[in-house]
Amino acid sequence: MDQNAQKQAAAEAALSFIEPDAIVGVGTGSTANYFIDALATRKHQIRGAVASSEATAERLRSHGIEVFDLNQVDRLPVYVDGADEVNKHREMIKGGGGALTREKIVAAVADQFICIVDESKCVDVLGAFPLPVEVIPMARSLVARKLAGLGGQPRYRDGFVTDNGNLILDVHHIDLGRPLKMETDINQLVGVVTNGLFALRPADVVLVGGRDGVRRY
Ligand SMILES: O=C(CO)[C@H](O)[C@H](O)COP(=O)(O)O
Repeated sequence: MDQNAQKQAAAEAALSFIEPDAIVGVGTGSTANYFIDALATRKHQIRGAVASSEATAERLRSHGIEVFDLNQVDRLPVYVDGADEVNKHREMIKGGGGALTREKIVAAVADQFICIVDESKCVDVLGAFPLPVEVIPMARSLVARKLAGLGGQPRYRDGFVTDNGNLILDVHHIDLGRPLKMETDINQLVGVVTNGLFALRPADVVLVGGRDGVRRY
């Protein structure tokens, strides 16, 4: 199986977590897109979805799946999303697509976070992938200096604006040996909306598409 087939296999495996009549939390990115396409085959068995980005909302609607505002929803049994990196503790780096804040919000509501990835996303230590940090525009330079103070090399994602109207700094070479502490430390910087570390709220299940099929941990 090539990488796309691995993503698709992991995405399709996530269907087994979807309860009848549920509202489903849906992530963002190419793996999440495979999940949306798979979910569309079950659209008459679910009530609808909550989207973690405008792009995801649009794709869901194009399949005829109703998209709910998160504030209308009191229970979200499952959130399904990809990741840029995931370790054996099911901690992740997310936000390669820039949707990290809404992803973190939807994940916080969900009872279960199902992470769907291809084999290339599985790492021993997080941090080879630059860590995305969503920043209020006027705080860009301030936050960049503070991130350098934490040992990282922030790079402005030029020309990219998040769905929330903010900017992204991609932080290279930052030590993520203690992901929980770094997630907390970065989130405490004034001007940061959130960062792409998911250690405070790791995935509950990781489905990995590999050459020999899908494994779960
Ligand atoms: O966090 C994300 C978007 O903000 C994605 O889940 C992450 O970037 C993985 O994307 P893909 O499935 O395309 O590899």
